[in-house]
Amino acid sequence: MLGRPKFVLASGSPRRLSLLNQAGIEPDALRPADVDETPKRGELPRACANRLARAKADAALKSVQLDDELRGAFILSADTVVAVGRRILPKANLVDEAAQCLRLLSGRNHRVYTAITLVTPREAFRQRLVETRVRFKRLSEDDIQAYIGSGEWRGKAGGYAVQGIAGSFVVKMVGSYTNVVGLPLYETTTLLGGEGFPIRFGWLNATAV
Ligand SMILES: Cc1cn([C@H]2C[C@H](O)[C@@H](COP(=O)(O)OP(=O)(O)OP(=O)(O)O)O2)c(=O)[nH]c1=O
Repeated sequence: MLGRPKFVLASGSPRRLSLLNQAGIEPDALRPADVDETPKRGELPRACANRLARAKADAALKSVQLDDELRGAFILSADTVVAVGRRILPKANLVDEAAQCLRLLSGRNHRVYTAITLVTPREAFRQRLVETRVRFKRLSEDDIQAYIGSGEWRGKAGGYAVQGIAGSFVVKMVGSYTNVVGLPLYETTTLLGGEGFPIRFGWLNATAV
């Protein structure tokens, strides 16, 4: 797109890319950051999400500064944390981790936090933290085992992906749905627009959705 500033998505998450595309933004480059995502001892969920989104943006900025084509780009990163009270659930990579998460989430309320960090062309850092409250139905051991078999939980914070089968576990959600999937679109487009990045939905060719 001629005339529009460059845009870098500091993420390797296909969900984040497709959410951005849904808002009419096509990144010029992807710069996934390899950061250690282990929470610090006693770290609270909001602080953890903020710290990790910032660390991903820092790493991406270093790589962009070395690239003549991308210098002065807007850079966006995000981190999603699922928590029950003060307890941060892991990003499930093992069956046991996912099963434990689901047992904990069964029949209860939890919170999903996504922190987004935007680096502007002048290298100012802007951060937003978005919270969504989610209540799951009670899950039987059979429900949990069937869900584990789907594999949809792999690599997802809290051991589930609301955009798939787990959508039917949700009794109630208060707040942004896209925040749970990994990128809150209202806050992201508002932040970008406020920093001068053109958000013009009219550019999109509407297709059946
Ligand atoms: C709760 C939930 C999380 N997720 C995903 C979003 C994120 O990809 C992932 C949380 O991990 P993150 O560490 O936030 O992101 P990531 O490592 O996948 O990608 P990157 O750091 O490169 O941006 O969980 C869903 O897709 N659906 C959900 O319902």
